[in-house]
Amino acid sequence: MNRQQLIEQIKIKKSFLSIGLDTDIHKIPKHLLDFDDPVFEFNKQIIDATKNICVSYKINTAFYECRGIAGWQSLIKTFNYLPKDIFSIADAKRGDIGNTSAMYADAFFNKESSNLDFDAVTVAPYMGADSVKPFLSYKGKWTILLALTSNESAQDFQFLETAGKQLFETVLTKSQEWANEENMMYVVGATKGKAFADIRKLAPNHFLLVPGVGAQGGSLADVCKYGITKECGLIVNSSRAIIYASNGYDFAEAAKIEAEKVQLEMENELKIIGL
Ligand SMILES: O=c1ccn([C@@H]2O[C@H](COP(=O)(O)O)[C@@H](O)[C@H]2O)c(=O)[nH]1
Repeated sequence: MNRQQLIEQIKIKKSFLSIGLDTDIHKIPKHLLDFDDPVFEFNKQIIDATKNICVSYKINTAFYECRGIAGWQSLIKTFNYLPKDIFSIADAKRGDIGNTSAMYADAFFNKESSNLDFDAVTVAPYMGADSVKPFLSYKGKWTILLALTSNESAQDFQFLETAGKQLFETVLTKSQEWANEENMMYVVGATKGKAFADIRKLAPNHFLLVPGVGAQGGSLADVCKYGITKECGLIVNSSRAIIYASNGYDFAEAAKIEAEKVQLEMENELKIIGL
């Protein structure tokens, strides 16, 4: 999905919500354990209930990789079940020396070799240009670079200054030598509030993938106040607060209700910018 198509989806659905399929087999409703693939069944019902309210699903690969072959099969089935007009994100946080990154890029972007063809993959910038460029070599795909993460320990490295710039600022400026608004987004945590204003000085038009509302307590209002652009420029993710809204038979309906609350807030924010 390209930038214009993503903006169209945001307008049509009046939403810039991404739902995180962080599906932990130990947290899903017990009745699903009778299915052949309980994790896929959970995801399928969540997707059926919420696909008209969100523009993206973010699959955090850790929740699948930890279950070995069975987990990877659930991931592939879930990926294949995603509606075609949904922006699909593999939240894998990859990045390594160039030839290894090329293998990671194949794993998420090259359907012929891996059965997966995500729109976007998250990448850690620490190893620099040659670790990121293999992802960018896929036309029509997105690299989502970690810039300022939502966790408390983001301060350990990301705010450190070198040559008068904080590390996350260097990530934002340097990476724009390799990519542009059509193939690069940045992860910025919703918990970082006012930092969005600084980020917008350096990346005024890029889409930002924003985790941290819901379970981590980030404020959607603040994210929009400091981070929204005239084309929206935001994909805001919530995982646990939506998918684990109930662990009974009504789990998918409960997820829909939670997602609708966030979507309504987003609809109001989009009205303010005239989208
Ligand atoms: O800075 C970051 C980068 C990634 N994440 C991921 O987003 C979701 C958040 O889940 P919640 O349940 O809504 O807290 C999860 O997959 C994280 O690994 C992040 O939180 N912060």
